[in-house]
Amino acid sequence: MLLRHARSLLFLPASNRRAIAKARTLSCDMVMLDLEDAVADGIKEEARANAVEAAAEGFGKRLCAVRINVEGTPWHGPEMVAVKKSAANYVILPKVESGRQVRDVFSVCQKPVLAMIESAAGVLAAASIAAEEGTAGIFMGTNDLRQDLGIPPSAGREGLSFALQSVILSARAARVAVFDGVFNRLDDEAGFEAECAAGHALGFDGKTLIHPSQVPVANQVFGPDAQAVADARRLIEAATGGAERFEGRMIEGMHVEEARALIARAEAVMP
Ligand SMILES: CC(C)(COP(=O)(O)OP(=O)(O)OC[C@H]1O[C@@H](n2cnc3c(N)ncnc32)[C@H](O)[C@@H]1OP(=O)(O)O)[C@@H](O)C(=O)NCCC(=O)NCCSC(=O)C[C@H](O)C(=O)O
Ligand SMILES: [Mg+2]
Repeated sequence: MLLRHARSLLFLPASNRRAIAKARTLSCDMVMLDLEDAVADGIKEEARANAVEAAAEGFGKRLCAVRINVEGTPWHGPEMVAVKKSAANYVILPKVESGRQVRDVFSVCQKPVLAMIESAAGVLAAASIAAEEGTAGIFMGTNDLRQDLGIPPSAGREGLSFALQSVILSARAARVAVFDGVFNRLDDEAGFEAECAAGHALGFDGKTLIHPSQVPVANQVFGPDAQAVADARRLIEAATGGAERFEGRMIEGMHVEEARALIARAEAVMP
């Protein structure tokens, strides 16, 4: 699967073997083995070994990524070496604030980097981070970003909207994939669905997740539904080139391109 087709990207602590086993039964598009904030300091080495073992065993057709700790921590160097040797498809670098950080990790890991933007400085540097040769995609780290911006935990996402849009703009200008942040309230299904829909409408390719129950909703919201695919097929069939009327609206060549991209996405995510 191409990265930009991924709808549901599930984080789990690499220290949690039950969650690793569970991920192999889920319809998520990417499994992300976390070595950073979800893993306590005392078990980082054990989690690293688990992540390497889990990546080697694989996750079927799901993509696999490992999130490492930031530079300046004792785990950063050994984790880069482990990820380089591992079967993971991507390395996730948290708290990125410069293109140089991506360059350093890419040169050691030799894996495409998914850069997390989690601070005001990261948002302001997003264009150069996204344009780095090693950057394959951008993730929003909305928990850390909210804290860095001084937005209270109880507030909605209004205060984040400029940052979200500006990071999407940076990612699109660099032609890399971009994914929305996690939703923490595990029992708020309606809130989660609304946040997925809002993220989709902003232009995110998919959503990062923290629990199995979030996977089907993300797949539904970010995956084209059967109606959209049928519309796209009819549009392609009807188009003859140039501006014309199609089912009461104007279409041109770009609408045909868009319809083809939607069908490609639908085919990529078909079970
Ligand atoms: C949030 C959790 C700690 C909740 O755990 P718990 O209440 O124990 O979950 P359940 O009992 O509901 O679990 C039911 C079964 O599902 C499995 N499970 C749970 N979570 C996952 C998962 N993420 N992936 C795969 N499987 C999962 C359990 O093992 C149970 O299975 P079984 O026993 O076989 O029935 C927990 O969900 C969790 O740890 N989530 C992930 C946390 C994480 O990875 N955090 C880091 C990423 S968040 C982030 O990046 C923030 C960002 O940096 C920012 O700044 O915004
Ligand atoms: Mg974070």
